Amino acid sequence: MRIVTTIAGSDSGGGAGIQADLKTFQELDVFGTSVITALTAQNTLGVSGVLPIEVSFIEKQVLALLEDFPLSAIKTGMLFSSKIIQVIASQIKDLEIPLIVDPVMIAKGGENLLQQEAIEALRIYLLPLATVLTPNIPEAEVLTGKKIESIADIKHAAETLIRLGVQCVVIKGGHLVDEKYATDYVFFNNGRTFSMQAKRINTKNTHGTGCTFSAALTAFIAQGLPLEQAIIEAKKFIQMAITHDLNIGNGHGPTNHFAYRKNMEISEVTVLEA
Ligand SMILES: Nc1ncnc2c1ncn2[C@@H]1O[C@H](COP(=O)(O)OP(=O)(O)O)[C@@H](O)[C@H]1O
Ligand SMILES: Cc1ncc(COP(=O)(O)O)c(N)n1
Repeated sequence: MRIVTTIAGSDSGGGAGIQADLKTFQELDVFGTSVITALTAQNTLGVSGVLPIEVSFIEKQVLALLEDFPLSAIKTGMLFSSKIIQVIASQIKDLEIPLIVDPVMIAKGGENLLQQEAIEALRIYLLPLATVLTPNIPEAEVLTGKKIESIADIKHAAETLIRLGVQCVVIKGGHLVDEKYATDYVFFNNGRTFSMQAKRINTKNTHGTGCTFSAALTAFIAQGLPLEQAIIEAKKFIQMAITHDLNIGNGHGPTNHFAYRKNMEISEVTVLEA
């Protein structure tokens, strides 16, 4: 049994954060553990409160896991402050374990999940450790300080992020204006690049799509899939989870973490070579 961990924030509403990650790990047959960086009071309508955990206690959670478990992969989500980022980076920097960094910044409702002052810490301390970085378009813009309005801009952003030390970057296209497709762009530090295209689902239930995608990627990497295949399979997982949405709550509902395992209707993902 492969063991993985997620270092992220708790979403009381169960659709994103730690909860989405653990559900996804369970669905993909890896044993999920967690380090909670912050509590959020949250539902499908929004975030009504954030309570960061004391940094020394976050450190303690990481130590507890490292002391006892041979982790096959680590993912990070909501990290909230530069102090938290620095402590976690120093604890994991010498581990030779694949690291998937989802640079969570803002909830779908617009609430801040990462303090402004923490962006530089993310760039300096965490990005150089990342096996895969999975920003959405607004996150890629913040990390690079440049607006993204075209495919050429996406490529430039990826080059900048790779220069910061990331091995592979998946720039997710959920926020792009495209009525037909949700396309994600993948770039490796050896120059290899491709994109993944799936049918855009017309739904308001996209709470936790980013968390779920990066958790699935973490699980597939832990199971030993080659990186490229793990990324494509994670895209299939999230496409199925969005396609078979559950309609829970009154706002932006969660995705369906069960759909991939239940094989509800296999979603097509087309890989396009650059
Ligand atoms: N309406 C949609 N239909 C199909 N796929 C989507 C849709 N919205 C987002 N996705 C996909 O979900 C994943 C998460 O993307 P995105 O929503 O951009 O990230 P985040 O949740 O971090 O904002 C990506 O693979 C993206 O292409
Ligand atoms: C605790 C927590 N972490 C992350 C997200 C972002 O969710 P999304 O995947 O929709 O960007 C969230 N809303 N809450």
